[in-house]
Parts: sequence; structure tokens; C-alpha cells
Amino acid sequence: MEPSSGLKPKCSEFTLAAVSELSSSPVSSSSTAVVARFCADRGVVELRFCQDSKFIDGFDFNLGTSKLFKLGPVQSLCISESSDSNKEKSYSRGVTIQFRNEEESRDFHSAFEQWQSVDITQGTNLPNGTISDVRSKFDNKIEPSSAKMYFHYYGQLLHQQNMLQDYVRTGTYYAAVIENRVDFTGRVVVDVGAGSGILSLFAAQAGAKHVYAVEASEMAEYARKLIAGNPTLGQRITVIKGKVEEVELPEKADILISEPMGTLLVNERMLESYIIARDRFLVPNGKMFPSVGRIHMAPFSDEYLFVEIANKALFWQQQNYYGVDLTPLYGSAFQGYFSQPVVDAFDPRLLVSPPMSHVIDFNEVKEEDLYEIDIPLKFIASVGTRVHGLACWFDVLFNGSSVQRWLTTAPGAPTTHWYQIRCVLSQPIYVMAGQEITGRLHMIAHNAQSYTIYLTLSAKMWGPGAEQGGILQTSSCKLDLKEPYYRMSQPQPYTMAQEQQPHQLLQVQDIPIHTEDLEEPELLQQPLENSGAQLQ
Ligand SMILES: C[S@@+](CC[C@H](N)C(=O)[O-])C[C@H]1O[C@@H](n2cnc3c(N)ncnc32)[C@H](O)[C@@H]1O
Repeated sequence: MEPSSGLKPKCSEFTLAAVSELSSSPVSSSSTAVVARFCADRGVVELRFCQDSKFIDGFDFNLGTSKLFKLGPVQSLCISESSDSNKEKSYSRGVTIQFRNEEESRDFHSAFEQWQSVDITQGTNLPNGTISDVRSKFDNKIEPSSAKMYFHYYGQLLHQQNMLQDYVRTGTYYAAVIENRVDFTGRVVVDVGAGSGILSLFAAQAGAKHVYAVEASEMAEYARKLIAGNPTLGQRITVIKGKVEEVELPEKADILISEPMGTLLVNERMLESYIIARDRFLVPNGKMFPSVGRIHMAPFSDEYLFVEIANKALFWQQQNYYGVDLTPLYGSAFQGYFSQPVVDAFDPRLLVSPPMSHVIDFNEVKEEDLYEIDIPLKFIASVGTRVHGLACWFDVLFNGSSVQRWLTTAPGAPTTHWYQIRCVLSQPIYVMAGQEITGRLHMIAHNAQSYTIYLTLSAKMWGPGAEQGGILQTSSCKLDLKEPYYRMSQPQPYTMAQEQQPHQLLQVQDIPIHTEDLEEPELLQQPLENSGAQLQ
């Protein structure tokens, strides 16, 4: 860990003469020492190398998969099997280590063996270090490869820029903070997941006494730069690199500020980190900005969207694809496409009933409550139509002492980079105006920082005989919130879809789509925060 991170290292250290990657020039110790550290971090025991208090990029070895060889009295070679999550293959990496003398080489080899054989349990004592708090709450529930990609993504300025350029989002945060100066003036603030540090700077503008900007990704370095470049505000901001689940702060916070929302509010599972930060850092009755989140849901009807998704699988209906019959995979491909939540901005006229909402009070909710979110659904259809699924969006509240502000991602409201999401049923259901639609939205968190969604919608049959039997039409689907279908660059013929009669589009394969009739595609960058190569 960096000394400035606030996280106490659980490691032992060795000062080296030099270290170099195989086939490249050594990292010299002539100016500053190169230090090798055995660490228990992120649930693995690692050997890492650093210089100038910074880890040398790429010089980290999982001791579970590494080997150390003596090349000479003061020279050794460490190699490791390392898997790149983007590629299937593993590959070997290596560094040569130059010791200052033979004794240090011997000590290093013996430490290597001891750390390598360690069982990562809290309180384990080693001759040269103690393992404690090895796995944080974050490490316990999140797959390391997911976390690595997640923080790599947020470590890049272009992705932070995308959020900053969402003026609905950033402008609402700015207004909420500045209009509620009274909540910030003279107060200690923690910015949970500070990213570029923008919210910390807003809090400082609003008169905060001190802001601790906690950021786990490499973005922390850029935040430091940005804050140093704004010295009048920056002198009241300390950037702390690390996860909010792991860092220690010198004092408690009067107010937390954060932007932890992902698609459908909960994607990325960062809300849980916000709640953990509340429990770790916030004084009793301290303020949270935002303090409430609501997930809004309503059934929708959109023949075009349904046809578009169903048609994607038609590729697999070919019986002679270079002489190969693809049809055995048609069913799986069809289900696959319907397991992707659709992210786009839709016309609110596609909604079949008024929405209902599920409230999450950030001041009260327990972190574990977010592992499984189970929402019973009940709507009254306003029109007779085919229901193709459930549309969802969210909003959050800044409950300031002076002004209350909502940041909304609702359809029809100014579009944000979260857009809205729709869960599409592969079997639509028919409803009459005034008919009750019931169901369940059941979301179960998974260790890749997202949720598996189980949706069921039901409506009673109508027509002759339906009264006696009370027969239900039920349709269900399972979706992965981490694998959405970004539809922003696709045509969105809302008004035409509105006018479609249910019977018109039953045979999906037969529908010719005349693109010249459709609106120009909106050329938008893929939404990032709610998505990201790794996030969705
Ligand atoms: C949605 S971005 C918001 C960035 C910035 N606050 C803003 O509003 O522009 C969330 C940030 O939180 C960071 N983050 C996510 N989980 C974290 C955690 N557990 N500890 C520290 N930082 C975290 C991410 O790396 C990312 O930079």
C-alpha cells in the first residue's frame, strides 16, 4: 500500500539493489531504493516491488503461482503464471532481483518460502510480519478479476469525463451542494468514490472544513493533480487512495457525498460501499448526499423493440451456413438475447400503466439488504395492449437543509448517461384497459458487481370463460444486469410502435423493417458509468 493511502500495510519489506523485468534494463536504486514487499492483500499473498513509495506497474506476483530461483549469490529470478482476464491463455512473467549482499538474498528467499506457504487467515504471525484484516468486505464478495477491470475502467480520465459531461448529473450535484451550503460549511466531508475529485471540490466550494476524497482506482493520482491545481479549495481536501472498505480516516465525517449509482440504481454494487462508508465514517445522524434512492417500474408495450430482439436470433435459423445446420442453437441464442436488459431512452408513452416504486433509504438500509432485492409488482393497465416487459429507472434525493433536489433518470426527463432500462419478455402478455398486472422483480447480487434479475409478469385471461377459471397468463425471464444491450444508436420509432395493433406483429420473422421510415439514429457514445467494458 502507498504510505499515503491510510491503509495499514500487512507486509514485510526488503530493500534491494535493483530489480528488472526479464529482458529489460534494471530499475536502478541509485536515486531511490527499490523495495520488495510481501503483502497479504485482496485475499492473496503477493510479492510487489515499489520505488518512490509507488508500486512499479506490472511488478506484482501472486505467491501462490510464483517460483523463485537463485541465479547467483546476490541475484535471483522470480517467475509467475499470470492470467490476463481478457485472454484465455496464461503466460509467464519474470523479474530478476539484485540483492545488496548475500545475507539479504538469504533472508529474502526464506521470507519468500514463508509467505508462500501462509494460509491467509487473520492474525497469522510470520517472523517478518503479521496478517490481519486480510480480506475486506469488498474482497469477500467481489471476484478479483471483476474488481480489477472495474477499477481499471474508472482509472481512466475518458470515463470520468463521460460522467462529468453528463450535465444533468453533475449539474444536479453542483446545485444540491451549493444550494445547501449550510450543510457543508465548517463540516468534515467524505467523498465516497471520489473519481476525479469533482464532488470534493464542490464540497470545498460550499465551505467544507475538510474533505477526504477516497478513491480506489488510479484516478486518485489524477484527483490529486486536479486538487493541487485548485489550491484555494485543494488545501482543504485530502485524497486517500484505497477502498472505502479498507482505508482508515483520521476523523469522522459530518456528511458523506457520493455518486454510487449504476444502471437500475444498484448495478456495480457501489451502493453497498456507500453504506459501508456510512457505517465506518459517518457521525450519528450525519447527512448523506444523496440520502434516498427509488427504483421506478412500469410495464411497457413496444412491438418494435420486441421484434428487433427476436430477430437478432434469426441468424441461428439458417440450415445451410457453409453446409452447417445452425438451428440446434436457435433456442439458446433467442433466450440469450432476451436475457440482456435493454438500455436506451424511450418515450414514456410506451408505458402501459402508472409506475410504482421501491424506496431505498440510504440512512437506514443495511448493506446486506442490497444482496437480494425482491419487489412485488402490481399495476393497473391504462390501455389494452401487448405488454412486452418491465421498464425501470431511478432517482435519488439530496435532502438538504435548505433545498431538496431530486436527480431523476425518468423517461421524458432530460436524458442522463444512465438512460433507462427495459427487461423484455420473450412471451408478451395481453392486457385490457383496467386489468390488473401482477408480478415480481427479484434481483440477486453476484460477485461480478452486478445482479441477476428474475422478472415475472402475470395478468388474468379475459374473454368468455375466463371469469370462472381465473386463468393466468404468466411470462418470466432471467436477465444479467451486467450484460445489457445498448440500444442508443438504434432507431427508435416510438410513435409508430404506439400505433401498432397487437395482432400486427405476431410473426416476428415476417416483419420487414423499413429503416427509411425510422428516425435518424442518435449517435451517442456508449454510456460508461452504468456500463463500461467491464461494467456491463
Ligand atoms: C460513479 S464514479 C463517481 C466519480 C465522482 N465521484 C463523480 O461524481 O464524478 C464512482 C467512483 O467510485 C470509485 N469506487 C467505486 N467503488 C469504490 C470503493 N469501494 N472504494 C473507493 N472507491 C470506489 C470508482 O473507482 C469511481 O471512480
